[in-house]
Amino acid sequence: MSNLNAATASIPVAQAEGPRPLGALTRPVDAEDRIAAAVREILTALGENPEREGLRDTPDRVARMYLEVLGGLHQDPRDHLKTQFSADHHHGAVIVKDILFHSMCEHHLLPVHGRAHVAYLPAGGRLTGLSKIARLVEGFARRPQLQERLTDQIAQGMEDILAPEAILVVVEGEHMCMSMRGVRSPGSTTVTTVARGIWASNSAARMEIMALLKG
Ligand SMILES: Nc1nc2c(ncn2[C@@H]2O[C@H](COP(=O)(O)OP(=O)(O)OP(=O)(O)O)[C@@H](O)[C@H]2O)c(=O)[nH]1
Ligand SMILES: [Zn+2]
Repeated sequence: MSNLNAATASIPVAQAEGPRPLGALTRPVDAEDRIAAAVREILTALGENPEREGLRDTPDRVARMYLEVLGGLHQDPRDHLKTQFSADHHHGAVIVKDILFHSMCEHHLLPVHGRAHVAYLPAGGRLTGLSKIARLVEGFARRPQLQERLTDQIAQGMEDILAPEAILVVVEGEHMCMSMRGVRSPGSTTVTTVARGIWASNSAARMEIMALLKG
């Protein structure tokens, strides 16, 4: 992953278009069977024989794989932030850096992987568990995603449940749809940022937090 030098140029990020559900979708009871049937059809359309030994279990395996890597669809990741503590003595920022994530590009259903960095300024000493922020990132990543929407949903989730005074989210992602197909540009990294609260309006304060993220 590259450093964050590109991040400061893109604040604030444009809102991604389209519906942006934050909560859980209902998973159909026959989801696994339906995905497996669709995978069998893809193999057949490619001219493969889905009954040959090496492919016989592939549709079921792929179905389980999709339900795992897209499992964030069926949870509300904000629930993790409901584990809260108060710390009246802490008036500074909390920064969780280098949260590794795996996501799926919604245009090609190919992996996106990278790191998220989340900073917030607690309001009234209201904190959440550090691991809960990583779980929030994971829950929103494991969906068919746009990187811009992922960045925005992480910030919105923090705002909805913790209502901090400020939030800064930086996401660095490498998109397999740019590496292994299409433009074939391996190693390029996309950086997206969202700033909320006083870190959106006060650029000096934002730069201070951004410097800590880079450090
Ligand atoms: N903004 C944004 N674009 C993305 C993301 N993931 C994939 N894309 C882009 O979505 C675009 C889809 O473009 P299309 O022209 O519809 O699809 P395509 O013919 O497969 O495009 P190429 O990738 O250029 O071959 C591509 O430019 C992708 O790089 C993302 O998270 N955010
Ligand atoms: Zn893609």
